[in-house]
Amino acid sequence: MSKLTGTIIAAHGRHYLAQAASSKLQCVTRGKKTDVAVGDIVHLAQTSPDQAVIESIQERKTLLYRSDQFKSKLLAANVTQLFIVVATEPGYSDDLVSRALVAAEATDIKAHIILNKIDVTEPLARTRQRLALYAGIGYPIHEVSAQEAPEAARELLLPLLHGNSTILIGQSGMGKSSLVNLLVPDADIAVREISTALDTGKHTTTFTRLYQLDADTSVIDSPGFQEFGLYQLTEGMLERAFPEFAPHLGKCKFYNCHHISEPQCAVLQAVEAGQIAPMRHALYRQLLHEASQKVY
Ligand SMILES: Nc1nc2c(ncn2[C@@H]2O[C@H](COP(=O)(O)OP(=O)(O)OP(=O)(O)O)[C@@H](O)[C@H]2O)c(=O)[nH]1
Ligand SMILES: [Zn+2]
Repeated sequence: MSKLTGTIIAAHGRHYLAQAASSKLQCVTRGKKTDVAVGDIVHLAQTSPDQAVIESIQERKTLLYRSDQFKSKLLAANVTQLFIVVATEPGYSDDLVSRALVAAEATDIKAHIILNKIDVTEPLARTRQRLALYAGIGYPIHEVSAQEAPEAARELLLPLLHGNSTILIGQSGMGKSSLVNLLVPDADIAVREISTALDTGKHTTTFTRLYQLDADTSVIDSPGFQEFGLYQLTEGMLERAFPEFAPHLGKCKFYNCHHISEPQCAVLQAVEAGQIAPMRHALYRQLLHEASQKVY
């Protein structure tokens, strides 16, 4: 049995696909372990020309995950930045965008918002206005039209990808697949290869996959998400995951203030004064509630 090092490029249930040098290997874990994520660097024992067993996972630089009350789900390992794809239409959910931003902050990775479909002009002004909230907090917003101006989109986004491992997330219909196809040469061929190897049939968009663009650049496409639980975050992580809270932290009357209903809370005062968006504070409150519901 030969030993190899590879990168997990797709995960489907307990089946994984690793890229090791130029070959793609179907992998399983030992026992019932399921803690492998796309983006993991793994040490493999090859058992046949196209199969291997995952022996160990190399220490991760980052691990992005979401969770509900009962369990957590690994999204991707070793990512350095998150692209959140939104569009002029259909409308996007601020709740999901903010949850993704919170996850990025908690993982200590950069987050960018990509506004796609700017060719749809009717809702454009309104969408920009909604996104101004995030620009105000400091998140970069990049405007593209994957369909009408693909070259411009590539010119804008490719330099941002360079040297990073970027995960793209977005609700269904935002144009994430269109963007991946622009940014990743032969993405569709890669997806077909991966789904054949993993035997996922037609469910090509139900699993997360990684495309290696060059030695130090990769793009991870994750299926459209409708929920983004963050039950795993602790109170301390949560208050720091809202960058706009930062100037106010440590200024509350009570040093252990939860910023929920305490008197002379600097965060609540900032909400009152219009310095923190009520929607963001409401999400903070909701996430704090979720954190307290965790049962694992
Ligand atoms: N007008 C316009 N339409 C676009 C643009 N980009 C994508 N679309 C359209 O938006 C729809 C959704 O695009 P996809 O790329 O499939 O979106 P997705 O976010 O991957 O959606 P799922 O596959 O459902 O996860 C398609 O009908 C695309 O043709 C754009 O820049 N402008
Ligand atoms: Zn407070």
